[in-house]
Amino acid sequence: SSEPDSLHHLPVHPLWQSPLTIPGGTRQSPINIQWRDSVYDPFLKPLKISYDPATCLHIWNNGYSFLVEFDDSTDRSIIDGGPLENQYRLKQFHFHWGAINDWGSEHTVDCKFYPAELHLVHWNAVVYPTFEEAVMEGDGLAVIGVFLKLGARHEGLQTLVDALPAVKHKDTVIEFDVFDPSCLMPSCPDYWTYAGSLTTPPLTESVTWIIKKQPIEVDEDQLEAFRMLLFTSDGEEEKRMVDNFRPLQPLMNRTVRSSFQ
Ligand SMILES: NS(O)(O)c1ccc(OCc2cn(-c3ccccc3)nn2)cc1
Ligand SMILES: [Zn+2]
Repeated sequence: SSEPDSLHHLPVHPLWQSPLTIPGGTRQSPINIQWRDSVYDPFLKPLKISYDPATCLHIWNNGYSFLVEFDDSTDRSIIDGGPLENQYRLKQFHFHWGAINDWGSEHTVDCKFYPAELHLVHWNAVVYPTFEEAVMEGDGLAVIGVFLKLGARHEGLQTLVDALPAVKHKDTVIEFDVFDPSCLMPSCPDYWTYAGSLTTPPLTESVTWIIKKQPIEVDEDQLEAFRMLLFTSDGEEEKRMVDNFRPLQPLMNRTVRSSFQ
């Protein structure tokens, strides 16, 4: 088969062992982005990001990732432009990662896994009254995906890493009242975009994906800090929070567009 051997030894976490496919799903995520099959779209605009660090609320371990949540009651932290027809409000960001550095991202590029992937989740508050309603609509959400690769220590990420021991167990939360997620963006503006879905339940086909071409660098200690989190609650038998990524889904009748040539 054309897939590297490692793909056949990928762990499939219990979370995904059940055939969690959406019957009749035609735009599921994540997918492999085959660079040479992506189509440059000159009409794609630059992505505009404006986050207010003061909208940061807390970090919580929800039992399959850790989420940094934002006050999305106003338009203080938004993205606009790119493939989007209007602005979308930042609700939360979270990560997916592996037990080892050979895998962990949800999307792949030319079948290459990164050790982790950041998702910044935004919803279309121009059209829908709540996030929960936007989750059910084809143009309801916009998620920015940023790949993490092993390299230099990421100083902006470190403030987040320092807080992780306080949310080691499922359903723990700590206040986190100033953080600017812009510091997690790579310097290069290039991105791919395609129509997809949530990669965890309810798996709804409501996401305009914006995947940054350039990864950000983090060091081994920072990845290890993710891996010391637990899927399990305090008092339960400990299960390390690792390999919390969904298996690749079929591209079906979709084209991945690029903002760059
Ligand atoms: N990994 S990912 O970026 O694709 C991603 C991003 C956001 C997600 O939200 C799930 C969710 C659904 N709801 C919900 C609550 C009440 C009613 C309806 C929906 N709340 N959170 C899941 C995966
Ligand atoms: Zn995600």
